[in-house]
Amino acid sequence: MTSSALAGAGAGDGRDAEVATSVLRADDVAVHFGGVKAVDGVSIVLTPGRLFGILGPNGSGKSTLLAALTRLVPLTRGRLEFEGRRYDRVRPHTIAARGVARTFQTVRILPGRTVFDNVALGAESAGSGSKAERGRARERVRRAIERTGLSGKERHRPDELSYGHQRRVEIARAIASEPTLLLLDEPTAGMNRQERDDITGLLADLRAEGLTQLLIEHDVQMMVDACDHLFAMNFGALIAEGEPEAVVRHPAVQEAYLGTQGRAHA
Ligand SMILES: Nc1ncnc2c1ncn2[C@@H]1O[C@H](COP(=O)(O)OP(=O)(O)OP(=O)(O)O)[C@@H](O)[C@H]1O
Repeated sequence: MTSSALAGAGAGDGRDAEVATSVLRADDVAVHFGGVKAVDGVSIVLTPGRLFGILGPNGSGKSTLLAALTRLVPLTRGRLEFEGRRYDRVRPHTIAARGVARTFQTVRILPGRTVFDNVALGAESAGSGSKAERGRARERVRRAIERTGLSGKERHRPDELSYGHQRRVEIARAIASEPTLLLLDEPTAGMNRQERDDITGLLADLRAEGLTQLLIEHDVQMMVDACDHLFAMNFGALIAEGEPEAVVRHPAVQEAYLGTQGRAHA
């Protein structure tokens, strides 16, 4: 499906101008695993300073799209650009070094290392080895720890933390690299209401500071409240995009959530 066939509340007028100032642009991206078309012909444009969301039922291809955007899975076809530079052939660490940070659906932190050390892994990837750089990196780590509500837990190890706090360590590590684009795969999964509100508040603060974000979450109301622009996926394809309220009312999105689910999409 082409973007012109989508809900398109935010994809019509001014699209050319949006493309010219895009942080990230993905064109006709496909990721097939054998016969499974996990992502199949997705085109998206992320413009600066906005909070974008991806909605879709289980298995619709959201995480695979994030993996494609961070070069963790090879593209079956398609083209990727970050800040105007093509990157669909570069290695994951190269695109991370250029300013794309992410968190994963399942917590990926080093069990034997402290909170501070885990967060520092993000800051180190942004800095060189000089003494001044190391000092600045430590400052970024301290700031990321403070912003994610982990102050006082710097010397704790992950197994001494609640699941919600382990997820915060991941977010802290991602923002410690001071990225241009932050990709978050279900950052509030497993959190209680208060913890979720804390995280969505943090994402809103980061947005206010101009950080471009792409968020996956299943809570539709939370996505409508948090995001400037939603992409809806089903069976590996984009089925709607645009202003959040319009996207969730779109018939194809309603059908994806309320209609037949769990069909094979090989
Ligand atoms: N490495 C893989 N090998 C084979 N199939 C895969 C692989 N990764 C994902 N898939 C399949 O691709 C499809 C899309 O999966 P993906 O995890 O991207 O969906 P999702 O929308 O993120 O789902 P969820 O909301 O449950 O996390 C699913 O059918 C999944 O089983």
